[in-house]
Amino acid sequence: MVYENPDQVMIGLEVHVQLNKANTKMFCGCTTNYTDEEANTCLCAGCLALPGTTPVLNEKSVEYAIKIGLALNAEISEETDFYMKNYFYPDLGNGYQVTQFDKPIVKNGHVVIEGEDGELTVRIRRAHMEDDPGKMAHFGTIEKSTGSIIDFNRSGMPLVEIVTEPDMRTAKEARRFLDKLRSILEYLDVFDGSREGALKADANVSVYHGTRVEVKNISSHKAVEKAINYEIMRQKDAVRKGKKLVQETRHYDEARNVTISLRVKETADDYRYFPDFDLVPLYVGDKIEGIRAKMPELPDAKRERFVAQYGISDAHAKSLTSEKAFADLFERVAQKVDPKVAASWVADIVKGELNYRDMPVTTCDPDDIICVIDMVCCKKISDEGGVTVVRALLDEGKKPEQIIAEKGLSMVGGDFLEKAAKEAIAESPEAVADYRAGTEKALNFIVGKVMQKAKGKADARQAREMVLKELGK
Ligand SMILES: Nc1ncnc2c1ncn2[C@@H]1O[C@H](COP(=O)(O)OP(=O)(O)OP(=O)(O)O)[C@@H](O)[C@H]1O
Ligand SMILES: [Mg+2]
Ligand SMILES: [Mg+2]
Repeated sequence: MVYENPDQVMIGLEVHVQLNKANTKMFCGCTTNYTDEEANTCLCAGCLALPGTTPVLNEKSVEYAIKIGLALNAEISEETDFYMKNYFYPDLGNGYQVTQFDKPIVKNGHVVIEGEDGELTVRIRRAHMEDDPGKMAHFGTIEKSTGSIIDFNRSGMPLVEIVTEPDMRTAKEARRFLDKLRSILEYLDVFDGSREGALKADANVSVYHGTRVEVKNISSHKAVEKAINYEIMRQKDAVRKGKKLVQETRHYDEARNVTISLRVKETADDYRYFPDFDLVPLYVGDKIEGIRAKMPELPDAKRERFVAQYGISDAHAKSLTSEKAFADLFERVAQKVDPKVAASWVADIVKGELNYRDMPVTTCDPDDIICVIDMVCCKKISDEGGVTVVRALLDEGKKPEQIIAEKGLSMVGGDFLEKAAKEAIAESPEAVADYRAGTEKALNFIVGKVMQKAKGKADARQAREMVLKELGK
């Protein structure tokens, strides 16, 4: 099946990633862990761009940018430099953002995602380093606000902006790209995606090879998908009505699920880019190979290894490697129990139950999961009982043995089965006669009766064997 792209939709993303694991900000020693701190407490004269302050580049942020570039299968520029991007906005202390211009640290990469019609290669145009401005909050909605307040804790956070080519054709593909990118970044350990504002995307959308419109600063992957779908619909509608689309920047209002025009798009000239005279050109040629040698295993490679090493299905391997913590949990469990069984419990049950509760995988103790699987395998509890235990592990935080005792999940033993089989046979003379006359199906009726007596706490195969034995077969 080939995806035809009837409306010639093109989507390109600009993704801003906060390197919040770099510990300190991009040009000073202030902390990057400001999330739980009071507004305007994690800052220095440099974050406020007070006169006389000079930037000192954080080496770690450069290392992280290179790591990201290598993970995106990109070229790393041996020599790179910084530019001032000038614009006026109250959250920008010095009136310019430090960024990169024609020599970004990363260029020409690609990421493979699952597209509408099979694998889709999304080209990465570039990725560059820049610093984050402060954070503004508006009273009321952004276009009708009566006032705004600013928190400069975020000012100076090291960012990497990753810019794709417009290779995605549907909102779903854009979302999958973001999911994949987030997963790669988490594997790289350069950012903590759970923090607010850690990853923000601007979506550029055009239809019928018309003008691109940029929707800014969308915070969640789900919102990106919705904003793009809205924008495609709005543009198609405009074209159908003969309206002219202009190149502009729009804002996505999640509550109303609409995009609204913010400003007509500024061009590069408007920003008056010029070299940052406080920062010398940066040579990183001597760092690249060292960083390459220490690159961690990334999601695609891990997925392939899981299939080869553990003999699990590709679907399970994909699900398990989408988040590094899940992959780690699976590998811990697979050391102790049959890996195929481990894959199905961790990917199908544990992951589902965690997602349902919106709980992080770190809530799970691998030893508890091993214990549940062991007990299911040796028929101490049923499959269903196992699921009940997993749920209670998450909801009640107790140990498996305690849960099994409290909820009475232990499977019934041989004595009980023997008694139940005898009773079931005595209560079902017709079924017994039918069975003896050669109607195989009649046996199911008798086994069903045994299962009823055991209230679901018997193994169906054992129950069947017991009935056969009692019938003298
Ligand atoms: N015809 C198009 N339709 C959709 N997206 C497009 C089209 N042409 C370019 N794009 C996308 O627009 C984005 C351009 O981003 P880039 O950062 O290079 O420039 P910018 O948006 O002008 O600058 P800024 O960083 O100031 O927003 C890329 O993601 C690119 O894929
Ligand atoms: Mg950009
Ligand atoms: Mg842009």
